[in-house]
Amino acid sequence: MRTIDWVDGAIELVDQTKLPDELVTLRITDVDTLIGAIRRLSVRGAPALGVAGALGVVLAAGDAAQIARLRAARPTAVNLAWAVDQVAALPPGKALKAALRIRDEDIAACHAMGARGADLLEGDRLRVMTVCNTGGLAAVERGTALGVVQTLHERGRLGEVLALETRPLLQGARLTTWELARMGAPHRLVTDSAGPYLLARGGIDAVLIGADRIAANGDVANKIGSYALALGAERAGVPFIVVAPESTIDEGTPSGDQIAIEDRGSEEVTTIQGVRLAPKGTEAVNPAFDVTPHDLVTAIVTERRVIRP
Ligand SMILES: CSC[C@@H](O)[C@@H](O)C(=O)COP(=O)(O)O
Repeated sequence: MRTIDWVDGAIELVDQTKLPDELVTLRITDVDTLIGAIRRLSVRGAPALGVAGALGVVLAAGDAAQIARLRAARPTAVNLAWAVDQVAALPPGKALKAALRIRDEDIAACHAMGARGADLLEGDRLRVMTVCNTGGLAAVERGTALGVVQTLHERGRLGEVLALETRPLLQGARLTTWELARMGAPHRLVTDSAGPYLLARGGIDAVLIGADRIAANGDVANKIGSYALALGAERAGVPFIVVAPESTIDEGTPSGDQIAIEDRGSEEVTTIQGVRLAPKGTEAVNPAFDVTPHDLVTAIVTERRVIRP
């Protein structure tokens, strides 16, 4: 299954807001509809946002205002701006070919990261912890950190995945569990706040996460909760491994301090799927991502190399 693709002159993508209950495909033919889908997280995850941006430039057909709005639809994952810039730099007649190349390179990169990440880990019956969703739903066919999990599972080396639920939008509870069940990979769901404690209790071999932007010094912006896991992993002596394509490395951003962190507003925190939890009028702080300093990162695995920041 492809999460996002170009089919008969339009973008087709899995509407991730409907999972795990319904597998619905959206067909998108204009940039404003695509921006709406990106903002409400129908399509999400850094590599998938890159492909959405690349294909969106094709829909924009050279309209600079549309391209600028698409590029800014979400600020943290550099893949979106990177892919928009790559395709927008070309004449419109060459855009589709370039966008499809970005799609195909993502598929190949995820296979390569999966193999390299699995090779890096030692032992069998591995128990790994992860946050958010970094599977095929966050890319095109196969994911980044969850691509490593998939490779471990295919090689018969996976013991169990502990998936953090990932408040407020529950990408772990809704999407990662769905993907792991489809793979037939053993897994259990964990509340976000239990992550560091479970690391301290022992028996977990690695934390595997994706990334939305990696600064030049190796600081990693990823889903909120990643930093807490990194601190817990450091204290427990568990390897903290980031799996991301080269396109997520942003050499133009010197350190994590310069990464724009999206705040998604109060309502996502005060309500869950339309049901209000907090008293009316409660304000929330809702950073969608955090920054893990490079000294807490054991290794960054890309399709080309293993970086030890
Ligand atoms: C392979 S995906 C890496 C990251 O994009 C992922 O971990 C993440 O934080 C996604 O956040 P989201 O807000 O769901 O787009």
